[in-house]
Amino acid sequence: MIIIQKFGGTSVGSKQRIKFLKNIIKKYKNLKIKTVIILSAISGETNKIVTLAKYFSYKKLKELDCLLCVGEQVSVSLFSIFLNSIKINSKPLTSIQIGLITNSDYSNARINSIKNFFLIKKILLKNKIPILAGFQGITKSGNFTTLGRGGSDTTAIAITAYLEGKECQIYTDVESIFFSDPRICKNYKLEFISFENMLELSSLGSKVLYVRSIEIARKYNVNIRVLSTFLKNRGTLISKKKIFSSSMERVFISGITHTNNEVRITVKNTLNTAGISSKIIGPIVLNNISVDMVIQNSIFTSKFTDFTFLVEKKFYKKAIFLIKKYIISKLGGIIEYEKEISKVSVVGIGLKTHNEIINKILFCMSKTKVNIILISTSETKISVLIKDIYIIKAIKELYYMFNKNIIFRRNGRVA
Ligand SMILES: Nc1ncnc2c1ncn2[C@@H]1O[C@H](COP(=O)(O)OP(=O)(O)O)[C@@H](O)[C@H]1O
Ligand SMILES: N[C@@H](CC(=O)OP(=O)(O)O)C(=O)O
Repeated sequence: MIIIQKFGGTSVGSKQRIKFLKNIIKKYKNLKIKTVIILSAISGETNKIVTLAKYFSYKKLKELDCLLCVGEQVSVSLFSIFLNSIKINSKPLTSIQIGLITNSDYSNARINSIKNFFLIKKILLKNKIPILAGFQGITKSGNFTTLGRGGSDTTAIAITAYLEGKECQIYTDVESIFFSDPRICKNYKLEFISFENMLELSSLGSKVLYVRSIEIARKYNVNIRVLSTFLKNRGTLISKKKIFSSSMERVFISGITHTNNEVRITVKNTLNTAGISSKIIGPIVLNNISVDMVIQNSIFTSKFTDFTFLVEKKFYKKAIFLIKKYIISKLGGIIEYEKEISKVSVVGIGLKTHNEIINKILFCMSKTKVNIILISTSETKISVLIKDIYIIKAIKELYYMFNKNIIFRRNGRVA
């Protein structure tokens, strides 16, 4: 049996923390379970490197990736030196050695294959612990790439899929996945969450797991366990396991999450020609900018229309430039945008068919006198866009509302 263990930046954040990891390593060694370790860079290091590169005005993401890979190389080498010093045989490995081939979408590269994964098996056969650098890859032609911020989770899950590991353990600074961001309110630990609901939670803001890693886990059916490096507990299992409640058709709410890294853009009074939405959104997505909460609002007696959507803050200037170039200059209209916004989402199953959920969300917003800017609904999530300043109030109110109704008990078990 092989277990893959990923330690995030917070777990290797200091000399003391690195030393602390030996307890986990020894526990599995004593149980005669083979482990493969994936490490992130020491917390804060990747940010420091980015700041340095910005200082020297880097121009190409290719140059930046070559530099960013250093962070993980430091942590795997240091950790291996430490383990060897306490007589635990280990070997540090980079993406070049394991042949983790990606496409050449620098800074957000996608994994194509792990050509030399047999090397990891060979090291395991020699009773050594392979310690792999997360986050980094190489292109076919040998250039360094990175998998996007938080990408070590992706490395860990891809490696688990290749090695057919029993589970991928993601060690972090919280005990488990919580019903809502533990920094905002003290709340429930989840014992289990499905891939689908975890995907929604992560893509709607819960930083704890990187979205792309869950996509791979779902595709290759890799069980993930999120748990604390520093406390003994079972954490949260993320898998496709079915769970049953006492009432089979009862609505299932798995969490509340939020983001504040988006900008709302509205194109007002532009000519409502056939295919206007594709004309607005097309150039934006072709420039690799993702959009969310896309809403077109037209009055059928008018020849003009309003169009609203969200983009990530780092892309909003580019999006506005594209709209001016392709829409405003040709079809008229004006652009409005708003940066001080947050999106809060309730994630679960059956949210659209259980009308009471949207009603409760709207009630919470009106109770706290929070004005809603936009709402979007689906079977697995209901998101509301509100002003930044109301976010904590809104999350707390929603948490207290669903706290009474969710089907998790205090220990996280299904009622
Ligand atoms: N629903 C949630 N459950 C658990 N943690 C969450 C949740 N939402 C946000 N977080 C945050 O995610 C953080 C862990 O992710 P991250 O900082 O990427 O860890 P690491 O450095 O170990 O990779 C936690 O400290 C926690 O504050
Ligand atoms: N070091 C990278 C990759 C990573 O996954 O980090 P962490 O596991 O600390 O989120 C980053 O900071 O983005």
